Amino acid sequence: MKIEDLYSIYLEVSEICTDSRNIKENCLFFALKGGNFDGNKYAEGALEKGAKYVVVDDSTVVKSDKFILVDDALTTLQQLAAHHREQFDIPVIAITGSNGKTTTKEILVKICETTFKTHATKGNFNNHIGVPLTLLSMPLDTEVALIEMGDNHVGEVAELCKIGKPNQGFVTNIGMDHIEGFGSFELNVRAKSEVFDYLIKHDGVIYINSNDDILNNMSKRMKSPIYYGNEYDFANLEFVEVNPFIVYKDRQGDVISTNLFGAYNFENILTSFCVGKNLGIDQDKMNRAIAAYIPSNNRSEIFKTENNTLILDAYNANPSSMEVAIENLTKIDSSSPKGCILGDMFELGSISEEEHLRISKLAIDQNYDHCIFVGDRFKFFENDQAFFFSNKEEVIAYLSEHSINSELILIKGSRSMGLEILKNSL
Ligand SMILES: CC(=O)N[C@H]1[C@@H](OP(=O)(O)OP(=O)(O)OC[C@H]2O[C@@H](n3ccc(=O)[nH]c3=O)[C@H](O)[C@@H]2O)O[C@H](CO)[C@@H](O)[C@@H]1O[C@H](C)C(=O)N[C@@H](C)C(=O)N[C@H](CCC(=O)N[C@@H](CCC[C@@H](N)C(=O)O)C(=O)O)C(=O)O
Ligand SMILES: Nc1ncnc2c1ncn2[C@@H]1O[C@H](COP(=O)(O)OP(=O)(O)OP(=O)(O)O)[C@@H](O)[C@H]1O
Ligand SMILES: C[C@@H](N)C(=O)N[C@H](C)C(=O)O
Repeated sequence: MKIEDLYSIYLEVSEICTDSRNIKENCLFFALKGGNFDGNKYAEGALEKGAKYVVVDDSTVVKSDKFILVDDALTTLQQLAAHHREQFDIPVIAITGSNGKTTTKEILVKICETTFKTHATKGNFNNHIGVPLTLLSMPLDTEVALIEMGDNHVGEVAELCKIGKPNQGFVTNIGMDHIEGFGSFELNVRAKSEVFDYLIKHDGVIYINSNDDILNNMSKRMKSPIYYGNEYDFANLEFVEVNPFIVYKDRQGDVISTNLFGAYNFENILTSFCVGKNLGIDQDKMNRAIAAYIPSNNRSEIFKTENNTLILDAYNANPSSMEVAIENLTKIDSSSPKGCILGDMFELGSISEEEHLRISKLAIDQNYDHCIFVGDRFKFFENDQAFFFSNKEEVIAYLSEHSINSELILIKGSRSMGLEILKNSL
């Protein structure tokens, strides 16, 4: 079937579904293959549960004209998403980078919603499946689209750009994330620049954080990027303090207190403000939106328990985000003693050992009252200057016998470590 014909069907259905256990009446089901199951096996069940059509790539499951047989269901999902995207003549903003994509996107959603009908990536749906699903859930009356693009190997952002066809975009920063997949930091830099390659080729708008040397350097090959940060600051915001939440001042002299914890989040505010301003959004509306934004989902969250104040930053971790999180904890002017519980950082490949050693030394050097490491990667460098545990269960057992009280505690580790559970023991 031609994509144009499939698109006519798409316009008739309620939405796209990929899970037969969660079928919406009148939806279009795509049979995807995963690590455990082959979605083709569930296509018939999807129809029985109310799907209008099913897109499959296994001819043996086809039973009626409700089955649309294609060569590859995932590729078809991506092509359909690209076709839907082509129907819009609106700002479609690509958001990529090592750290802070989701946070910047969430702030930007709040800013854009003050003025435009805004559609954005839900949660972290930022990969070869998530980007198409994001696009295909974009209503036809959308005025601004914010599309998060994540990557862990070279070429991925280029592929996502082919699907999302952004006409604006930025890289939040480039750090030491996912080095296992990229191969090296330099290849991560190359991977992130793919969004710039796309935007340069298509005369798109590029936002550059001039505080970031790598991005600044990359911008030399761009015709007229919009700079923010130190130089030629289009955002024109002044950092006032972070204690523990960020306070900034705008060009009118208004001082804005936010709920954003961590100095690194000022970069995310700057980026969002710059984009919002270029979209023509009123400055006061942007300030109000930023002030009202409260981070959640284990990202820079402040969580008070009966006994302690937690900096719950347990969504993910890599050496770059660990470093700024530790730096931030140290800088906070707090009357309570401080502690940190740091979990293993995943997907670091050849730099894994040296970076776990470096981060462990960095944390120990801060002389916090408690320094606890979780996971075998950190435990490999065990010494008597801190506590080292193989897993979170061991930490929970330890905390049940040695309670920590009245401390300000940073909790951070990779997603698979699931360290947020420790909040129940603190
Ligand atoms: C294919 C799929 O949807 N997978 C989801 C599934 O995982 P699994 O591999 O186990 O699939 P299954 O084998 O279970 O099932 C295959 C399909 O069959 C369907 N099915 C199964 C049983 C049944 O009874 N009926 C059925 O219809 C089923 O629905 C499948 O369609 O389940 C997991 C748990 O819910 C999901 O996590 C998994 O989703 C995959 C991972 C996915 O890619 N989802 C996207 C929507 C997405 O964007 N997910 C993001 C994660 C993004 C991310 O990690 N980004 C990285 C950078 C990008 C790296 C990229 N190269 C990559 O590898 O992803 C980042 O650092 O930001 C999210 O969920 O947050
Ligand atoms: N500008 C930044 N610089 C460095 N680290 C940051 C920055 N912004 C956020 N972080 C760190 O990254 C963590 C994850 O934030 P966020 O989810 O916004 O990033 P992300 O790039 O979307 O990650 P993912 O793609 O894995 O979702 C935060 O909890 C914080 O520790
Ligand atoms: C969960 C995924 N988006 C991610 O950030 N992975 C890294 C490896 C992590 O969990 O730290």
